[in-house]
Amino acid sequence: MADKIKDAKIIFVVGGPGSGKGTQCEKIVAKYGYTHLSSGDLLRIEVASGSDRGKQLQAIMQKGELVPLDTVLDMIKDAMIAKADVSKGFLIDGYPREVKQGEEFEKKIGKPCLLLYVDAKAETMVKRLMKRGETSGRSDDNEETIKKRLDLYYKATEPVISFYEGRGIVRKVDSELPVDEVFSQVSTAIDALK
Ligand SMILES: Nc1ncnc2c1ncn2[C@@H]1O[C@H](COP(=O)(O)OP(=O)(O)O)[C@@H](O)[C@H]1O
Ligand SMILES: Nc1ncnc2c1ncn2[C@H]1C[C@H](O)[C@@H](COP(=O)(O)OP(=O)(O)O)O1
Ligand SMILES: [Mg+2]
Repeated sequence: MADKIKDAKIIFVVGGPGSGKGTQCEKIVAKYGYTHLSSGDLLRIEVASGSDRGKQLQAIMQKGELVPLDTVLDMIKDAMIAKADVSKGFLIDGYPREVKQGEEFEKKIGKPCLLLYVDAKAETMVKRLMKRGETSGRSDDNEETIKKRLDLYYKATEPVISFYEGRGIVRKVDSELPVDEVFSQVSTAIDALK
């Protein structure tokens, strides 16, 4: 089963909370037809199911912490397998959030050909998340949790970017710009893939 996805095009989409990962992924789906898998969305589906596991996940996410690696990796892998026959490529949004997650992904699934680094200032991310929180219904879009998510991003996730820079696959886009201008930078990075 996993064989089928080994040769698939895999793009990691990494950036701070509220940087605009989901926004850009939607546009990539529309233009390139890739399959968008957001680890956060997969987790929120489990939470919404009301299962015991969902309740445990909800408690972790509400605190702005990372859920256990195996849980999120299994969810992504299952979702990839389900789409393996029809997918032109996978956008893995919100994963890896720490270097270990990247290493485990490569062991169990495959190697990314590109890491899209969606970059915005902390101040911008906070402002966007507070605004998103007015309508998102997300229990982690509040001031206290946002601060924890940002701290964790700088501590655990930024090292992921340096790790893949060493491999030469990081393309940074300036997400301070308007959505369409960010997307034009995103398109340049994707068009450069073979
Ligand atoms: N380039 C941008 N300029 C202005 N607002 C943006 C931009 N990108 C995203 N946003 C807004 O910021 C918020 C967070 O974006 P989202 O894509 O959900 O980020 P993430 O998935 O990285 O948390 C959303 O409300 C979105 O509409
Ligand atoms: N790869 C991952 N590993 C561990 N926890 C994760 C995870 N992806 C998401 N989560 C959990 C912790 C995050 O604070 C929460 C929301 O994630 P998200 O939807 O990707 O947020 P955002 O798009 O605002 O950056 O879900
Ligand atoms: Mg998102």
